[in-house]
Amino acid sequence: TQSTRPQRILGAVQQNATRGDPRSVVRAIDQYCRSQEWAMNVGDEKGCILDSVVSEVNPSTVLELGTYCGYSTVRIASLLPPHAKLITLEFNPKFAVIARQVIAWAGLEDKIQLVEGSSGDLIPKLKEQFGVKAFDLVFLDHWKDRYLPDTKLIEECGLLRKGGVLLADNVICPGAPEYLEFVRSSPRYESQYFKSHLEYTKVEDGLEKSVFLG
Ligand SMILES: O=C(CSCCNC(=O)c1cc(-c2ccc(F)cc2)cc(O)c1O)c1ccc(O)c(O)c1
Ligand SMILES: [Mg+2]
Repeated sequence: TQSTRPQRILGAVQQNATRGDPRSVVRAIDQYCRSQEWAMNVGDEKGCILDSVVSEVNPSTVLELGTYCGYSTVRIASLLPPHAKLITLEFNPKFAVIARQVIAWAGLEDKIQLVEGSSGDLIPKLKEQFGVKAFDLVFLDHWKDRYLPDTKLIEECGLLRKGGVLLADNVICPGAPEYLEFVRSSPRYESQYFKSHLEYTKVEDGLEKSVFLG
């Protein structure tokens, strides 16, 4: 029977990456998606910007919205200090089953908790269910029209610490105009745009980094 794109991405990881070596997992996915078929990973170009923000924040707790195949999940977790944790929320069970195997191949199961469900339902439960106090970094990479409502929800639930950072993918393509307008005009955020390109293409895209001022 016909395989799916996430299954083919997992195959590329299992064939080309070394078990327990997260960077080789990232490299294997990028090589596959650049040469065989495009997929909606943050990719290598925006991935370098992501790496620099993660390294600068040096977070103890990270929330990722939108796991897909786990590319950015693995990329972020590979840079975290020893006891740091990453919680990633994925709506689509078919993506989740692949991402769990990519995360396992990278050997990062201890750092990463993948939770299946919609971000709107799960965010209000993160404190009580997962003992989260507040996040140092939130990576937004799920439905683009959920960026703003979920940011407001994260604020309402007191899940973002003062000085915490929101990093949003795809603010140009596919775009998140209401979110951009909000974080750029709100006095409670200090925002900065990192111009880049849509993964594996020459189309403009970028990441928006917004520091929560409390
Ligand atoms: O993860 C999901 C499923 S939606 C995937 C989001 N990502 C995209 O749509 C996405 C799309 C494109 C892209 C596609 C076609 C183009 F022509 C150009 C660009 C690029 C990206 O980098 C992306 O991230 C989720 C949903 C609800 C939840 O509540 C939750 O927690 C998670
Ligand atoms: Mg994206």
